[in-house]
Amino acid sequence: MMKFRNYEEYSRHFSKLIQLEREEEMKQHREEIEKLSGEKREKLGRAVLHLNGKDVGRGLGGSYLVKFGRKSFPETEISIGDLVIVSRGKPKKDDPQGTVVEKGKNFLIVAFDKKPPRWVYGRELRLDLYANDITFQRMLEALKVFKREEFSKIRGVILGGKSPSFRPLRSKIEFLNKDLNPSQKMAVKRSLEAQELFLIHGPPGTGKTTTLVESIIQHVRKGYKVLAAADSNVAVDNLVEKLAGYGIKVVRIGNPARVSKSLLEHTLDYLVQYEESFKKSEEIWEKIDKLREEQRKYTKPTPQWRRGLSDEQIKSLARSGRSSRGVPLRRLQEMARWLELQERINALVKKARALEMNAVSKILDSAQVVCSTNSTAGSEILFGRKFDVVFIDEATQAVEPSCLIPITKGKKIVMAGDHKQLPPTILSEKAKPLEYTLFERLLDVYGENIKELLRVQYRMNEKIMEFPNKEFYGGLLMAHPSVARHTLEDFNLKLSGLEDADEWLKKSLTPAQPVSFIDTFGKCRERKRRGSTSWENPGEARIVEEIVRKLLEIGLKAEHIGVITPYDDQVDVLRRKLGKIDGLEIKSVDGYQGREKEVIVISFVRSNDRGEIGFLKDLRRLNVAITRAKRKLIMVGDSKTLSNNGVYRRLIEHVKDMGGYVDFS
Ligand SMILES: Nc1ncnc2c1ncn2[C@@H]1O[C@H](COP(=O)(O)OP(=O)(O)OP(=O)(O)O)[C@@H](O)[C@H]1O
Repeated sequence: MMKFRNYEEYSRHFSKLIQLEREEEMKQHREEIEKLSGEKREKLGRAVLHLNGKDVGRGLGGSYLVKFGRKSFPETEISIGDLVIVSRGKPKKDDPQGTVVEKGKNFLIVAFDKKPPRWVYGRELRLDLYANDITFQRMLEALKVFKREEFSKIRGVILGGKSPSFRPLRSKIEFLNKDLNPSQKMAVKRSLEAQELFLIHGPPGTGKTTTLVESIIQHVRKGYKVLAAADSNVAVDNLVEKLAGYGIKVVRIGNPARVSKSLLEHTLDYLVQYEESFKKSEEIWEKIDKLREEQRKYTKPTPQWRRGLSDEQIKSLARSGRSSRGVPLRRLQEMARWLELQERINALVKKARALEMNAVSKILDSAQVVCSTNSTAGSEILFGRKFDVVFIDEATQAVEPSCLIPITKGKKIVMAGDHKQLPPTILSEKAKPLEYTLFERLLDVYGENIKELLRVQYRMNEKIMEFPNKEFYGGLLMAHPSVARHTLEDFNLKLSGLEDADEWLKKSLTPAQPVSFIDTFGKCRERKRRGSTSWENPGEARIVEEIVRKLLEIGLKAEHIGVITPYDDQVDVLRRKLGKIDGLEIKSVDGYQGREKEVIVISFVRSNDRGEIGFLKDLRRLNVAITRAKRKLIMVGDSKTLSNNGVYRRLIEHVKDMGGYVDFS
């Protein structure tokens, strides 16, 4: 869906899709729980075994908090906000579900809405990841909030019925980064002129983030409050690092456990410690601890002891020295003391929380830029806060409702992305429309005028850039002179190591040649493992192995080499062969987005008589794969099978014209 008639249509469309996606996520977790052993799932980071459960009281909204811990806690992707299932070894249908509210080195604290069964406070328990619930809830909330009157202007633009407007700048821009190229400068200028919305289209290696950071700084200079967000923590950290490097007052919100170590000093959790009011709140928490300890000496007025007496009755009986309903006076006095202490504790907790909030507000007020993930932009820390401008990096990797979370915090939106690279991963077939990102949709609705294309890339040798440029970017890209001619010749390689190599290997590794295609037609075959939906190609894997070993032998560092293959099963095969090499990265295409390496070796895998190329058909995947290499791109594939697709056919022709085609023999 490209445009929406009204907000009801918009909100219904997206609520339904995210609901479907959430159900699919849960379903896949359930299937994996069925299929894999607990140990295997723990290894994957989606379960933790052998836990002890301990009651740690009541949480927000009266939830029941249980702390699950053990010695030597394994690495896990389970984090705050995730929905988990607790079980006694193997999860069953009606085992309790809760939300992770705290994550420590050796424990997770889970909040349950209903009182969990007694065994949850026992031993040998298991936690399983079920769904990332909090992000889902925040997307729904954003869809609700966006309906408000205050968003009418930007909402009109987002729905597709109101063209974004621009107002010419009166003064010249003093760029902080003197190295910006003309298209980057133009993007910054137009982002400042935009009144509601602007898009920065950054093909691979063109300095999307660099440009976004300059635009943020220019907006800050005008006195605007800025929120800078992205879907992934890595992308947010990247922004924080660059902004802090320019001396901008930036505050990173979000769970410190997910923030890169070197950036901890910019986190809210760190900064808050230096605030007077926070220090005071800490003193109060200590006092509260002492009072709680004292309280333990007295009888807690449980139903069993109070026998229907109200708090007031207990206190008044204790004061007047009378016993009642068979409760001994001493008990009554103890309970009264307990209640008194509880009242003091409650008052102090309130005070401590207010002081904390005060400290948090002070820091957020004084920040020039607040950085968070899209999801965390919906956390209560930012509740009620508005920003003049919201920036979203990697906007083409986030689903629209996820972008909507930060959007509901601002008045104007600047997004950076590249819709010619991979969209966000969607699990549910029915929710696939979520792959159509807000960035791409707005381009389709309003045309090229609402964006600026960054035209100079700082990564690839011009020969590597040539094909994707022609095929995906209308030939508008240029290679910056500092990279246009760089090749492996710039490295001091021991070329004598190539002399005794097979002809195909020698030819494909020629350092002066930036692109090669090794044709495996008739030599290697694709294969499917029993029960798998993925593919592998052992022959191609052997070729890749030979290439990598030779590259290392002639002096290339493992860190400089990246191996990419679209299929997970082939990733597996390659890791078995090459996984022991320290520093060598072997990943699927999806794992390589946003990254680069000196040399990239790709195994395309597909080889059959049916001319079937499966999800290689998604050309965004091809684009990402072939634009990761700086100095050398080596592709391994079956030309016959691949050529069934016009783009692949042209790619192979192109490499032939360049003299990089190699017949494997
Ligand atoms: N104007 C410039 N002059 C010199 N180098 C630049 C310029 N702009 C960007 N670069 C360099 O290009 C590289 C990519 O920049 P950045 O990290 O901003 O890119 P990106 O577009 O976000 O990356 P990707 O496309 O890989 O996601 C960096 O090494 C950066 O220093």
